[in-house]
Amino acid sequence: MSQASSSAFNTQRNRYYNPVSRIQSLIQNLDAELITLCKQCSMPKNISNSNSQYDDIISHQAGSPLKHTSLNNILSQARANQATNSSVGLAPDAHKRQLRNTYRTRVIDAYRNRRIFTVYGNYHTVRRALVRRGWLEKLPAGRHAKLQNMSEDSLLEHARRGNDYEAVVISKMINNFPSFFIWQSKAQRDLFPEVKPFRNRVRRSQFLDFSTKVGLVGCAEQERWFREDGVCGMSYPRFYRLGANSMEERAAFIEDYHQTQARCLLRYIKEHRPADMVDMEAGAVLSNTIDFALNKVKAMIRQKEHYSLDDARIKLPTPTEMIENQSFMVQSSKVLHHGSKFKINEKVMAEYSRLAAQYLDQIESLRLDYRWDGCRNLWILKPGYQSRGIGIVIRSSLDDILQWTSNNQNRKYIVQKYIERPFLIYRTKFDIRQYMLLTISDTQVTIWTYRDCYLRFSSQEFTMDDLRESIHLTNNSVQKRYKNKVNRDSRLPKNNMWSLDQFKCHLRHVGAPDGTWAKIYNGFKQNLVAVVLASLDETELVPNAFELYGCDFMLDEHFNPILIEINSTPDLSPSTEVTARICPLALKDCIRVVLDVPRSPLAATGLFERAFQVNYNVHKEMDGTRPLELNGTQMKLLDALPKLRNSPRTRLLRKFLNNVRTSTSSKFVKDKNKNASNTPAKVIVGKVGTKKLTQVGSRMLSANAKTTLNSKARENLALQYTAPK
Ligand SMILES: Nc1ncnc2c1ncn2[C@@H]1O[C@H](COP(=O)(O)OP(=O)(O)OP(=O)(O)O)[C@@H](O)[C@H]1O
Repeated sequence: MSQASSSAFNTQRNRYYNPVSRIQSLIQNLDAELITLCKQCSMPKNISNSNSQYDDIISHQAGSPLKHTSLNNILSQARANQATNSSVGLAPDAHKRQLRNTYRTRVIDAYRNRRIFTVYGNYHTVRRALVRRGWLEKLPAGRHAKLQNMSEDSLLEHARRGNDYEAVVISKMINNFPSFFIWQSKAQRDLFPEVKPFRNRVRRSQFLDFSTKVGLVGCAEQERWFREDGVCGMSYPRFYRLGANSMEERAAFIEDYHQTQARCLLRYIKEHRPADMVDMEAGAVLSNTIDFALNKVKAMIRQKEHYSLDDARIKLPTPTEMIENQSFMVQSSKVLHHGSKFKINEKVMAEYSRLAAQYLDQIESLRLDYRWDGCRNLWILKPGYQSRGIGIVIRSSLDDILQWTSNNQNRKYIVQKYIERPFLIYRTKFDIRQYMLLTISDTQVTIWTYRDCYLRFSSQEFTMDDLRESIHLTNNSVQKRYKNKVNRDSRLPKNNMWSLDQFKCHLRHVGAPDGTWAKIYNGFKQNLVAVVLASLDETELVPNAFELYGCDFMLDEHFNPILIEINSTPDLSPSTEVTARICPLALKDCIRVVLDVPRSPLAATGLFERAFQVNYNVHKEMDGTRPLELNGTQMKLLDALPKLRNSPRTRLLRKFLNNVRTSTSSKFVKDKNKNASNTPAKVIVGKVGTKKLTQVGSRMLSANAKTTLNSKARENLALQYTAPK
């Protein structure tokens, strides 16, 4: 420890210790009792190796007449006494006194060595790991509640090595000391921040809190500034915060929905034989529907190839475009949903098939996530701050999606593209639970990934004709409510989980190329590194804070990982034999990383490996010098609405703009928020030091911007978009 930090530490210790006269008197009593004890026993005196820094503090604070070395001797004698002397044969009072002294000695020792912990919840693995390292537990109020009401005397009467009475009596003695390791829930208040305990919570602003869906969206918007091939990069299904009531985001989603429909039609044409799609006599759909889809995709390719910041603007469609879109939606839905035929001959259709394949290949090489789409234009709607599959639905109609999100404004829905073409195992959908650990030291943030993981299967076979959660949501909290379908492939596990070894076996079985797992795992790491880096600007870098996350990935048909979500309180219960093995191991390894590595950098870390390390002290070193500043003006997100005259045509246009909502059934639905489209895009002004360009909603600020968002402004923006759980 550097001199500066050690003196800071002492000051903190003194600040905590001085006002607590109760502790001082406790120590004075203890000293006196120990002297008597020492006189009584004729044990040889050992030199203790306990931390002299804490001894200094205690002997100094307590005003002890003893030199701290002699106090050490007494403590070590008492410890030896405890090990060798049996209390059998002592009178009950003497036995109690001896026990009390022994426990007090342990308590003081634990305090000196910063080895007092509190674990909220049933994390017994964590408890055991700490006790094994010589830590003493300060019990939370509700634990062994009945025993906690007993007096110290009666507890001492029943206390035996390792029983609950002993745990409670020690906890009572320790009650006035702070905990130096706290395992708590996310919502709980952070206790004892002044002693910088190891705490299993890393706090960040809700805009970038990747353990919520809205926060993950925020990180996905930021990650492009950190992207580096082979090191850091997110791959996720595209999304929109429809619950945020933002006109821009809503308009962007509608445009994406239309584009996706165009690609759906091309994919449909590509995947069907020309002869099966045409009927010159009774065909209900004209060729101009295909032309429209081809043109739309062509425009997308052009835009992707020559992307400029101007393309970040959301351009509202003109009335003609709206009507064309509307008519395309109706016609293409006939083909995609009802199998209607085109009124063209087979030869022309074959040419259309060729073009469709060519355009699709081109756009998919530019946007990899388009490969996960199918022909259904399906979207998954998730409440922004909920978990365990609550409130999740899958929808394909634009009307339904917009209706659902506006009917559930309070749940802040995000809409995400549904992965229609995932990698399946025996025709069944699955996802992969991967652990990530984040640790923060005085200077560094380290991202650790776990080399083991497990798979979670759906209880039913995958089909796109039925959108129920039992088929499409693979998380355990949903699947445990369903029985496995009887006609499922018998090679699937009954408990719907596979270990990593079983999955590796399967990869060999299906002939996946060598190194496929290594590639997948690397992809996991890159995703997680990107998410953490994207959130770092808004993360509270509190030394000794750490957090264990459960991260869910799916795979596409080419074994590319797709990040679905990150849980800050992953389920670590041994629900199946797979989790019964991996969860306690991951917890044990987590404690190794958190407690052992700071003491010895070469300590074993189990299956956790360093994926990335950031030296955040670099910013501190810049103290005194002027921080890098970036100035600019914000780019307009939404082009100003055209001034409209009050003709029938403009009334129609106004209606369109107010409702920016189109329908596959050419019916317009009234927008509750009628005036929203007339509200100009908000310009948020602020300064930022050492910050990258930021984004507003899903739109970028231009590079020549004069002003960028500071964290306060960003926070406000997040609040505007979202609300706490
Ligand atoms: N974009 C998507 N495409 C396909 N499937 C998805 C998509 N998003 C989520 N899923 C499926 O839905 C399940 C639940 O999604 P998600 O994990 O986001 O919800 P959750 O409510 O946070 O669940 P939990 O808290 O239990 O992890 C996932 O395990 C996955 O199987």
